[in-house]
Amino acid sequence: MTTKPLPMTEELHTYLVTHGSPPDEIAQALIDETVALLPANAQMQIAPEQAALLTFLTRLVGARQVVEVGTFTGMSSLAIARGLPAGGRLVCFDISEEFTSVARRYWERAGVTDRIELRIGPAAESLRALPAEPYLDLAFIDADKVGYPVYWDELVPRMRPGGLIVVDNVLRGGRVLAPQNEDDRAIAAFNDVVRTDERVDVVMLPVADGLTLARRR
Ligand SMILES: C[S@@+](CC[C@H](N)C(=O)[O-])C[C@H]1O[C@@H](n2cnc3c(N)ncnc32)[C@H](O)[C@@H]1O
Repeated sequence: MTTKPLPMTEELHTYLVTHGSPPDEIAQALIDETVALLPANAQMQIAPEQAALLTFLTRLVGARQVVEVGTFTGMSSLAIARGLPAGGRLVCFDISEEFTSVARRYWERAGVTDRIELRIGPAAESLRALPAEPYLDLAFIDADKVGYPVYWDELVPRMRPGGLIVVDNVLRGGRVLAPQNEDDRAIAAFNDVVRTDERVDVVMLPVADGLTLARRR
């Protein structure tokens, strides 16, 4: 039995991306433009295999109502929107007009603008303004790390039974074992809370910087 994930070399990463669903021309242009325009922040963008997984999960759960917390230049929202059926709706939350102006251009280019609504402002307030009933099929959390517990508390009651919350950066480059800063400590504490939350079934995957999948019971 293999008990450990393989060490991820650059070559093996390229292999797994190209043998999954690699970025198409539009997603690759978004990756390239993000690096060129925002070199200091480009590492915030989700990895290509995470984008493929988000499209896959969106289709798998038959998602029609989705929320994203943390949009940046639009890689994850593009992936989710592409998995939505006609009439599906993705509401995105971010605080940055600058970052999300890039996202808007790529949504337009991919023909998914009509499925997406972007709300600019602190996500905690925006989430509180959502309908209180359990109507969400999918949620993706990928914003400021200290905010994760609040986003979790606002989202879990709004997920329909069988709905899925996907959370990024839950391994913090391995530093959850020995937190070195406020964000590491926030995620380590958040992971402990999620693990004991009886409202969800949880699996943590070593994809990119770590992804938690939580299914509402
Ligand atoms: C890791 S990036 C998101 C990456 C994005 N999911 C992607 O695929 O490219 C985090 C984003 O969260 C946003 N953010 C930070 N604090 C926030 C807050 N309090 N409310 C909403 N968004 C916030 C940042 O502006 C940034 O765009």
